[in-house]
Amino acid sequence: MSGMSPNDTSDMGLVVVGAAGRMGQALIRAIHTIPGARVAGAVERSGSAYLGRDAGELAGIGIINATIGDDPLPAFAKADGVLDFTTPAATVEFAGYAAQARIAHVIGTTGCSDDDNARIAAAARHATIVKSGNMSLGVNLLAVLVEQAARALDADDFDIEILEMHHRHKVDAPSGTALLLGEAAAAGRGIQLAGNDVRSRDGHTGVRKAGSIGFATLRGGSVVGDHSVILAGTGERITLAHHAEDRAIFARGAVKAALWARGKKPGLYSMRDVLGLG
Ligand SMILES: NC(=O)C1=CN([C@@H]2O[C@H](COP(=O)(O)OP(=O)(O)OC[C@H]3O[C@@H](n4cnc5c(N)ncnc54)[C@H](OP(=O)(O)O)[C@@H]3O)[C@@H](O)[C@H]2O)C=CC1
Ligand SMILES: O=C(O)C1=N[C@H](C(=O)O)C[C@H](O)C1
Repeated sequence: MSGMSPNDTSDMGLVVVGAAGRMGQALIRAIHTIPGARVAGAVERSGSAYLGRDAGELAGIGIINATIGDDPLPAFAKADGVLDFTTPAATVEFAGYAAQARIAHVIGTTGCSDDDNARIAAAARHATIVKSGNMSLGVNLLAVLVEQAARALDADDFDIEILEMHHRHKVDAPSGTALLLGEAAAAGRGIQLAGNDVRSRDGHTGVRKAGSIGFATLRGGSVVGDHSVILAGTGERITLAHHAEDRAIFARGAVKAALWARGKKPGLYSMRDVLGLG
């Protein structure tokens, strides 16, 4: 157990799971530069080619004496929180371990199924979990603006379409951010996203259903993350957009979320809670 308390003023010890990944390395760099946080462990999956490597050296900041291991349990037992940008299956497993260790769990992993999300919600009965499809300040502010715009513009007059582009390595679609923005648009319209979403179009689709929220996905190159929400009316179009240029924005947001979560009562929180965006 970490023995943390709301009054604990020592640096927060954070385990990075998936430490060799694109986000894992960005997280190691971010923790290194943010006061109040320290790397308490680095974990990769069994069989990873990175086991035994120093996580700081791999992330380009030199040796930090954090050897990448494949056993999360002893790492979690010595930590105050875990930063998790891995895969849905791994995240569900880590949620159980973090709940057992009673440490904060910051989840950036996208592509979780309804069943995965239910398991994560169950773990949040014992652990403080912050989960968001996008940890950046810019996207979470964009979500607030999208909700306002969707509320202000009538569904009979303005159609909402969400366009995203990511690098060629991304495995899930639509992106977690696109879905987060879709949820914001649906909230503004006073509807559920599920049942009103159109995830793809191909062939003879028929005319657009009024009030639906459409998604379009592009993949290619090294694009960190581009999202546009288009509100298309007759004779005019509003585009609200965010362009991520560096994964550091997500990593800084994740560390901020962990520091915020320290000492908070168990529950499932979002980045909007962390950022005070309502
Ligand atoms: N919410 C947000 O702000 C953001 C979310 N993301 C999301 O984060 C996730 C990761 O993205 P990215 O870093 O680009 O992906 P990567 O594939 O680069 O990194 C994921 C890492 O997790 C490792 N991993 C997989 N399974 C396990 C396991 N059981 N235990 C430990 N490590 C494991 C992978 O290892 P291996 O390759 O060997 O399988 C890999 O090193 C995605 O879901 C992405 O959408 C990304 C950016 C921002
Ligand atoms: O996989 C990525 O890279 C990203 N994933 C997140 C998403 O699915 O929205 C966040 C960001 O756009 C980068």
